[in-house]
Amino acid sequence: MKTLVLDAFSGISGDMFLGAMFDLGLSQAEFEEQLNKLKVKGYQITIKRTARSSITGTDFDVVLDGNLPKDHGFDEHEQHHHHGRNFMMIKQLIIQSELKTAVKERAIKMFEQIALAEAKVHGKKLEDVHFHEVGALDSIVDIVGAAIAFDMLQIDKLIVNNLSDGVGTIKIAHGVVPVPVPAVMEMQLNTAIPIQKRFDVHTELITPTGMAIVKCMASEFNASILNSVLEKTGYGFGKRETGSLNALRASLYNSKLSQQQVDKTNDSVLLLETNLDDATGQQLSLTIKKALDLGAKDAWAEPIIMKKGRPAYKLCLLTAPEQQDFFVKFLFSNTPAIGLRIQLMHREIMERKIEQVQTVYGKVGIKKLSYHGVSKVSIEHDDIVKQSQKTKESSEKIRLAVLQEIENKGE
Ligand SMILES: O=C([S-])c1cc(C(=O)S)c[n+]([C@@H]2O[C@H](COP(=O)(O)O)[C@@H](O)[C@H]2O)c1
Ligand code: NI
Repeated sequence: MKTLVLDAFSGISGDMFLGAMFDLGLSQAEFEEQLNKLKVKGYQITIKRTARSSITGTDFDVVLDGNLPKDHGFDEHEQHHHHGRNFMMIKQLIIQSELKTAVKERAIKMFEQIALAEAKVHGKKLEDVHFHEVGALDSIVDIVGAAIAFDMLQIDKLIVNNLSDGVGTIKIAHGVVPVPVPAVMEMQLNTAIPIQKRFDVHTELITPTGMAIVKCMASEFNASILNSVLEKTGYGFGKRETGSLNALRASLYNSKLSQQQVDKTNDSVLLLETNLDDATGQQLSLTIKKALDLGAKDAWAEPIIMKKGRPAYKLCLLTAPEQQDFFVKFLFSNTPAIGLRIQLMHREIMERKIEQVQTVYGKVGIKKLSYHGVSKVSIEHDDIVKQSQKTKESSEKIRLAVLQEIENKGE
């Protein structure tokens, strides 16, 4: 399971988010290939690695053809802007594109949040909120781009820490508005999104686009992450002069990696169990696969006889203790369960080191296992199947070749 942690000590905007995603290693060519599926023209994106306060990070910008000004995202005076696109038009544009369904859904959700907030602030109906042609292009790239980046980096969960905004007022196209700007305040309403104030910063740090990214994608705030390996970290720079480092830090954690290399012989795990007499076999097998993909340490089903003599299944997940909230919600939303049991358990485990063995049939992964003087090797069966399909050799022949290689190395 991949978790993205945003340290928003200097707020968040669409540009900062995308800058941070490119700093994490997102490919510009693949990103543009996805973005082009929208079939929107009139802009170019610039991605520049640069340093601020001696920290290297990425500046992301949308440069509009003809260099038109783009300080204004939305326009409630649509009569002045005959090219303005309203929310429904942008939604249609996204729906008609060949983007992935998950990308479309996320992008539409973010646009909807901004449009709803703008409608409320300006006392308009949703369909009357027009995104100015110029600002709309910028917003489309930032918002659809954020959804594309989320998908390309295969992020399963977003945690936002230290979400901060400045204080005072700023001048925007409407005139002078207070910070947080009205659309951001509106999006915060009836949520538990914690925004802390930076009294040292007298300008806007959270833009409506930044807030929409947080509101639509984040599932936890001010949370620590354990039992995961920090794979990458990056910085996306903001445009405003704040008097201190104006950057969004993004850190990408992988919980699957932490399961591969194990350098301890015991740990604590949670056993989550629920008895199900109304789940189909298809539902159970999909839930087990999904749970494992999302980073559960193990997942299985046991046949049981429930009350009233009903044949049923006990669905069991083994997870890290800090994954409790995530997997409780996962079980409630993916099965008919209305209750479940949780036990904290002690576990004895073999230390494991992952290695690759080169055979004449290709590379095969092995796990070198040890536990207080006991040691053994386990061969990755999936790798054997892969090489067997590639080379058309029997899996047994490949397995023997791996064992031979291990013996030749004297391990
Ligand atoms: O143009 C409009 S209607 C507008 C409204 C608001 C409100 O909060 S209401 C704020 N802004 C400002 O525009 C820029 C661009 O924001 P993005 O989210 O598109 O990056 C930003 O300074 C907003 O505070 C515009
Ligand atoms: Ni507005």
